[in-house]
Amino acid sequence: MDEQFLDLLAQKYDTEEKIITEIINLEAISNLPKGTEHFVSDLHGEFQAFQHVLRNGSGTVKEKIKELFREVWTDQEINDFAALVYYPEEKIQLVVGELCNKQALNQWYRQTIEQMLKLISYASSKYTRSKLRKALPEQYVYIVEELLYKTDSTNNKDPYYEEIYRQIISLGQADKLIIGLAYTTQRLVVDHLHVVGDIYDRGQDPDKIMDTLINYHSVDIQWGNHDVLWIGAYAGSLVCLANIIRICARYDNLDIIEDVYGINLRPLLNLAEKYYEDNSPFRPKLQAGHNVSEQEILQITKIHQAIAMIQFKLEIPIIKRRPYFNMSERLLLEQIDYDKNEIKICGKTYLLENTCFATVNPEKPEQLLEEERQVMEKLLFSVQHSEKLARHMNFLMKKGSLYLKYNGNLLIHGCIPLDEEGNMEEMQIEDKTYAGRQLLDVFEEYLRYAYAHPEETEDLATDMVWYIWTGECSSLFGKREMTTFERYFIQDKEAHKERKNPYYHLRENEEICRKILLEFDLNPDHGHVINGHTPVKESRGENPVKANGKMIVIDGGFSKAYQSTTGIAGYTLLYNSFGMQLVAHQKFNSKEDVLCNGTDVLSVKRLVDKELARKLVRETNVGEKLLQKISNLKDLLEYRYMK
Ligand SMILES: O=P(O)(O)OC[C@H]1O[C@](O)(COP(=O)(O)O)[C@@H](O)[C@@H]1O
Ligand SMILES: [Mn+2]
Repeated sequence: MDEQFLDLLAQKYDTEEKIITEIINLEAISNLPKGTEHFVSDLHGEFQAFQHVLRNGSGTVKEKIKELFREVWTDQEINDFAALVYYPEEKIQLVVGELCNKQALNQWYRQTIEQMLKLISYASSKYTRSKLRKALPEQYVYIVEELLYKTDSTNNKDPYYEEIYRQIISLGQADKLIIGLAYTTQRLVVDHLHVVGDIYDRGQDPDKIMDTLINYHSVDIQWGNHDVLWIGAYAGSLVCLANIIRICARYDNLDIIEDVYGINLRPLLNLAEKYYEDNSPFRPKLQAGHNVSEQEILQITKIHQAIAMIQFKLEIPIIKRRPYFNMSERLLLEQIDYDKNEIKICGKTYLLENTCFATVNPEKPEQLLEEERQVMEKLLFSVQHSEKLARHMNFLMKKGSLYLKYNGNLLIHGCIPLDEEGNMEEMQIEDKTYAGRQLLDVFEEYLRYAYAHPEETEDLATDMVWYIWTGECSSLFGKREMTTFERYFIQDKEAHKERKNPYYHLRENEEICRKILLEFDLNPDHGHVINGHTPVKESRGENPVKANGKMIVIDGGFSKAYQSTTGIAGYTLLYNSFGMQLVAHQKFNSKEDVLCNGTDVLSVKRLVDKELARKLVRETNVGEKLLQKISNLKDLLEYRYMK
């Protein structure tokens, strides 16, 4: 072992006792049961539903309450207590409103604090005291620990404990303490959260999801194609930028751009007013309960067309300067017969309807009008100077990656591109060919480069971010083409089809999944591929667990727009020391419903994989690091004290 390294280590562990204490501590921790991992995906801006799943730990909170109080509580009492743990501020308000006298309220405080402590003690039984301490409400650590660890069998200290309770209540601290303890419980039931992609687009509040994740105790993100689109916009890709605005317009979410991220849409609106009229395929999909005036709808419809046309123009030069993107079939504006209003795609001619080509020069369809160019320039400037967007994108970069190997599993939003034979699909980039893991690593390198160089807007790295959104070999898109243009302008549904990568039928096959795990140096006997991206159509009999349990698809189905296809509100996954459980969620109505009616429809759990022996920390990624640290400390001990 490097002596310099050991000398550095010795600065922190400067006595024999300190080294030995730490070794004992780490050895003990690594023999505890592994913490619970929670997997969610495809949140698509649905903050309310996401936060519910997060706060109830995909049903874990209620499960613990039941295990503890089932014998003594009614279902109603269990539901009420669960609601208090999920939404403590609001639930306390309701209780205070209901209990009309002070004595009854104080009694409720007294018993609730005690019950919360019982729950915390139970939920933290597999953690060290130090870990629990870190999860406790900071200002109350001392008194909470006193109450948690009372070991006085002689009852000598009963009056002392009673006094603590009395003081908390009489000093007006009960609300704050209960709220803090509720959050402690939420935190204890899930040790680590994985977000398997697609935080952004379609729903109204991706920013609130980002803020929640930023404040979450332990999280990683596998980027989804929609997240990459936002990263691309911030990194200087004009075509990604046009896309995010187009999608926001389509889903009546321009507030996110304007109000949340502070990006001025005025120049775009002026352009839109000048060149566009009402046009049915561009009317926004209205969010339930969102009141929008006819005039606003018209404005959005115009903006939607303006930005869609800019997007189609911007795609052309990229496709031309990157022949290996293999997208020449997507030079759509060049394939239009502007006199006949027809387009030829893959040899087939289609009639175009609802066209809005006022800004297109048929001779040079890629050419932006000067006004369009200026609008995009201004938009990019605002995007790159939005402080809030910078904070959110930085977090996505810091915690995110294209794929993740974690505790033996492979987490990936979209797919591993395959050919029909099940080989890793090859892609040529400049003069090199890549496939499988190498291809994904190269994609990520380009993406990180583009992010680090926001001033470069037409280099390969920036173009590559757009490719990851929509290219045929992208591991996040997983389809041959994105038929956005066709869905706006062609009636024939045949033209709307997006052919999926063979991965999506081959992933039913166990051998293929084993091969993928091997490609990533994972043990195929123990590992799983954990996938998001494609809604599982349970109502049509599709099973989210595939390939003899090697493949688990957990598209969260949070996106309201897609719930009619899936039949349920999607899946999440839990992986604790006993094994993996898939949780199927019922549609989430509202927080108010949970609070007032206790309608927290119990999620149905399905065992995916059962550990033969309870899995310990030492067998996890975190454990690996602990064992390494133990080994370093043992070296230090020998070097300093046993020579
Ligand atoms: O339903 P919308 O908003 O038109 O979006 C459809 C587009 O979204 C995609 O499905 C990609 O989004 P997802 O990652 O959520 O599937 C494209 O394949 C498709 O063209
Ligand atoms: Mn996706």
